[in-house]
Formats: sequence, structure tokens, C-alpha cells
Amino acid sequence: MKELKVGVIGCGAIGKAHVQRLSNEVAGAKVTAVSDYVQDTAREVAEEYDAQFFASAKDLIACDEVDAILIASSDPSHAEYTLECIRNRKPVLCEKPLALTASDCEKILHEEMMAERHLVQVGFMRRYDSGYVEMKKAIENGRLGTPLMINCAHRNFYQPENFKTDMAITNVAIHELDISRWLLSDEYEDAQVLKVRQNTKTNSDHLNPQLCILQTKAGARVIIEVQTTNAYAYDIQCQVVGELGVINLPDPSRAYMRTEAHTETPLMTDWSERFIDAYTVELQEWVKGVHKNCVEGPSAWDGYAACVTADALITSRKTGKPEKVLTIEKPEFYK
Ligand SMILES: NC(=O)C1=CN([C@@H]2O[C@H](COP(=O)(O)OP(=O)(O)OC[C@H]3O[C@@H](n4cnc5c(N)ncnc54)[C@H](O)[C@@H]3O)[C@@H](O)[C@H]2O)C=CC1
Ligand SMILES: O=C1[C@H](O)[C@H](O)[C@@H](O)[C@H](O)[C@H]1O
Repeated sequence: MKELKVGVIGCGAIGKAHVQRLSNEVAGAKVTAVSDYVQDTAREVAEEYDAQFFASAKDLIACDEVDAILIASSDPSHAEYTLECIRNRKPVLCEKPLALTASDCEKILHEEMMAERHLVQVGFMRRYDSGYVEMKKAIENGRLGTPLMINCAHRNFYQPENFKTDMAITNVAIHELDISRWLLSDEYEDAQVLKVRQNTKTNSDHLNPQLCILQTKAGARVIIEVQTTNAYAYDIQCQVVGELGVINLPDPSRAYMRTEAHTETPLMTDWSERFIDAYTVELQEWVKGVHKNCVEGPSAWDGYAACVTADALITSRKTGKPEKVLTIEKPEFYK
């Protein structure tokens, strides 16, 4: 297989990890170009992986030595870079979220449809996690019966200092918004944020925790507890409740110790380990899809649907009421 020449924008925590994965774990790809707002960060990665350094992300996107782009820069930059990739007719895997506003997502939908090619994939990598894949199979083969509810918890051990209340939804719970739609093959009807007693240990001035309650068009309920920081560990829980039973996302397998009349199981403290295999599968499937000119991962529509739902949740937090999740009519292109 000819090697896909990938340009990576954003060489921070996950950007560096993705460069490492693309270089050493994913077949059929190599990183030929990197860029970052902080130039020295990108220069170091360029040197380590023998890739070309670009001061400008737009120059990286346009470069002939770049076939496809992975966007791993900060959330506010995703929409503009994704649009630039589409204008250059280059496949792009954009880390979640696709954009911070529904209108930016709609611009991306429009540009991609004008290009008449599925160029955009969004980094909702939990769809590639073996535990979630097993849960979806149990729903689809009917063993659970009709799914009635999903109970989720997204608990973080820490967040960067600049973390804001809205990011609990647009950056953190966005994973649960996507994975619940995907598990249920359903769309959201309405969304509400309920106030919760606050964690006094929260290390910055944002609301923590928040509780989201959504209803799907089929009437299922999705409940998402979001602890953005100062939880006991980095812990992701998900249970689907069906007519015939329940299925739980398995905890990562870790050795457990028995000592001094206790058992002890280590927990994780951040995202980088929790879904480590899913990131590799996600990138491998993306590279294969680009090679076949058939990218089938989470689409720009999935990014848009999550973003519109996030908007409804943020509005609900301010109004105190459930808010309708109102998307445009789903274009044929995304069906
Ligand atoms: N799928 C997942 O599980 C995860 C996804 N992410 C997403 O990946 C992205 C990066 O997150 P982290 O690596 O944790 O952040 P980070 O802050 O460690 O890295 C972001 C990098 O992007 C650079 N950057 C920021 N704005 C830029 C711009 N306009 N142009 C070029 N470079 C720019 C920064 O200088 C920094 O080096 C975020 O969008 C985040 O939502 C992050 C962690 C996990
Ligand atoms: O996507 C992610 C990770 O999955 C973490 O759960 C969050 O804490 C992080 O902020 C976000 O970028």
C-alpha cells in the first residue's frame, strides 16, 4: 500500500501521541509535515520524526507533500482548518469537537457537499473502543431488547487552568453525546442541564459537576454526569438499560492486588491511556478509508449533531428548562 502522507496540525498532548501512532503503529501512513501555534513545539516534533515544519497550518494543508491532514490543535481552531482542508480537497480527521458553533458546522456541511466528496471525519474515537463496539452489537442483535436508557459518567481527575463551564459540554461530554446517538442509532429530541451540588474541591471557577438529561426521538433517555475535574480518577462509565437487561462498558483491565485484608485496583488519571487502543484503530481505519477514497468514520454530520445538542444543553443551563435539539433536515449526502 502506498504510504499516505499525513500533515498534523497541533503538536500538543494528543497531537504528539497521534504523530507517534501514525509513525509507528498505523500501517500505510507517514507523517510528512507538522505545524503548531507554538513553533518550537512543532520544530521539535518535525526533527524527531523527520517531517517538514510549517509555521503556517494553511501552508501545510496546501503542500503537495501532504495527502491528508489530522487536526489536533485546540478546539477554537478546528472549523477554520477543516474548511481549509475541504477547499484544498484534502481528507481531514478533525479531533472533536468539529466546531464550537452550529453555524460553523453548517458551513463545513455546505462546503463538503459542494466538494461532492466525504472528506471530513471527526475524532469520536470511542466508536472504535472494543467495549462500546460490544455494547452496540448487543443492542443490534436484540439480546438487550429495546434500549430504554443510557446512564453515562465522564469523570476527570484534572483539567487545564483555562477550563470554562461550557467546555464541560463542548469538549468533555461531547463524547457521550456522540456515543449515545451511535449506540441507539437515534437522534436527540430535547436536552436539559440540571443544577447539581458543586464539588468544593474544584480547582477553577467553572461549574463542576453538571448533570445532562436528554430524550431521543424514540423516547429513550440519556443521562450524562460530567465531573470536569477533581474526581477520584479518570473514570468513564456507561450502562445501556434495555427491556431484557443491561450492558455495561467494561473497565480497563488492570491487575488488582490483595493485601492487608483489602483488594486494590489502580485507576487511570487521564484520557491518554483509557482508550489507547481505540485511537490506533480509529487512525488505522481512517488511513485505510482515505486510501480507498471511502472514509466511513464519524462524519461532519455527526460533528454537527453533537454540536447542536451541546448548544441546546448550554442554553438549557441558562434557561433552566429542557431545550429542543433543532438540526437542519439531514441532507441525502449524509444519509
Ligand atoms: N479524542 C480524545 O479523546 C481527545 C481529544 N482531544 C482534542 O484534541 C485537541 C488538542 O487537545 P490537547 O492535545 O489535549 O491540547 P494541547 O493544549 O495539549 O495541544 C494543543 C496544541 O495545539 C496548538 N494550537 C492551539 N491553537 C492552534 C492554532 N490555531 N493553530 C495551530 N496550533 C494551535 C497549541 O499550541 C498546542 O500545542 C483538542 O481539540 C481536544 O478536544 C484532546 C484529548 C483527548
Ligand atoms: O476528549 C477529551 C478527553 O476524552 C477527556 O475525557 C477530557 O477530559 C478532555 O478534556 C477532552 O479533550
